[in-house]
Amino acid sequence: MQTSDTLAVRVRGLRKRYGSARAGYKDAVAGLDLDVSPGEIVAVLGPNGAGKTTTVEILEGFRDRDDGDVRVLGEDPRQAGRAWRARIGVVMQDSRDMNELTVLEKVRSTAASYPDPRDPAEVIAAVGLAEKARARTRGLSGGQRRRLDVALGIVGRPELLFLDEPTTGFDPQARRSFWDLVTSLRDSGTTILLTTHYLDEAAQLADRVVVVRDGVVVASGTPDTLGGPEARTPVVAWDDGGVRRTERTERPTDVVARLIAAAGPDREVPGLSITRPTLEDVYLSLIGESSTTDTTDTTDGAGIDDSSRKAA
Ligand SMILES: Nc1ncnc2c1ncn2[C@@H]1O[C@H](COP(=O)(O)OP(=O)(O)OP(=O)(O)O)[C@@H](O)[C@H]1O
Repeated sequence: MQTSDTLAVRVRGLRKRYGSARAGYKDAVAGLDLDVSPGEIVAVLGPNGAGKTTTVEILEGFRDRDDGDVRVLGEDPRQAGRAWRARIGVVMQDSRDMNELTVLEKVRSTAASYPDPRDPAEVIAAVGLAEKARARTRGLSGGQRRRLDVALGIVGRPELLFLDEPTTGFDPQARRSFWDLVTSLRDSGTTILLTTHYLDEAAQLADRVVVVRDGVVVASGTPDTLGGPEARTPVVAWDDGGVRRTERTERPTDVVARLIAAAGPDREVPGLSITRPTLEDVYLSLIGESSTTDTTDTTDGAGIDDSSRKAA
């Protein structure tokens, strides 16, 4: 078993409440547990207001907590000093101040505050900003600012990198090259904790996905297994005299054979489809939203096992 000394992040019973007696209180984080192993990429998913950013900011040492035990690289962020901060990299949701400095100047000046920084020009190239190296930061587009944020987050050669919705505003090509960058950081040993609203990003990058809802973790697993096997059971759907029928089954071929046998002389089953729930389907069911394959049992007996929707 990994302990707080060997885990990159270990969180137990984290709580954070906002508000006042007058305005009322809001439990943004309500007893959250989280482990991140060294070298792992963990993606934290959850709807708006689930408590992701609050949690990440507490781990980064930028926000105080009300309760719970937090260890990041073996230290409590509340008390950790400069040496600890040099070991972590942070890409926050909001871009840092952009001004008269050029991209290269900004990355260089940030690099100068770390003991063993990466080469600023290489980092700028890695985030796809080489052509903008001599441009003033205030003139960058939204997506370019985000890339600069990432450059500033990794130039210190962090052991642990926090990425809070890093690709918001990226075009599809920039997102793909960012994924390559994150993968290469992981390959060089960097541990990464990422929040994202993009399910494809989580599926592409994460070794493990953690779903947060109402300030607690409701599910955790690899992108392929999140929600448990039942949540991934294929769904056969067809039209039956104007009614949409569905059946969740590990043997979709058998169901289709039965439907064909029962079909009329032309052996055609109207509207037949077989789908295996995706990460997005499972995620939506975990947070209480419906999706196209999150179907209700409309058959008479064979029945969909609905327990997967309560897999949290
Ligand atoms: N500084 C603050 N003061 C008061 N309430 C806050 C503050 N920051 C966050 N909250 C509230 O705490 C809850 C959790 O917010 P948080 O930003 O952590 O969620 P999130 O999961 O990161 O959401 P998003 O996906 O929208 O970024 C929300 O209800 C939010 O309104």
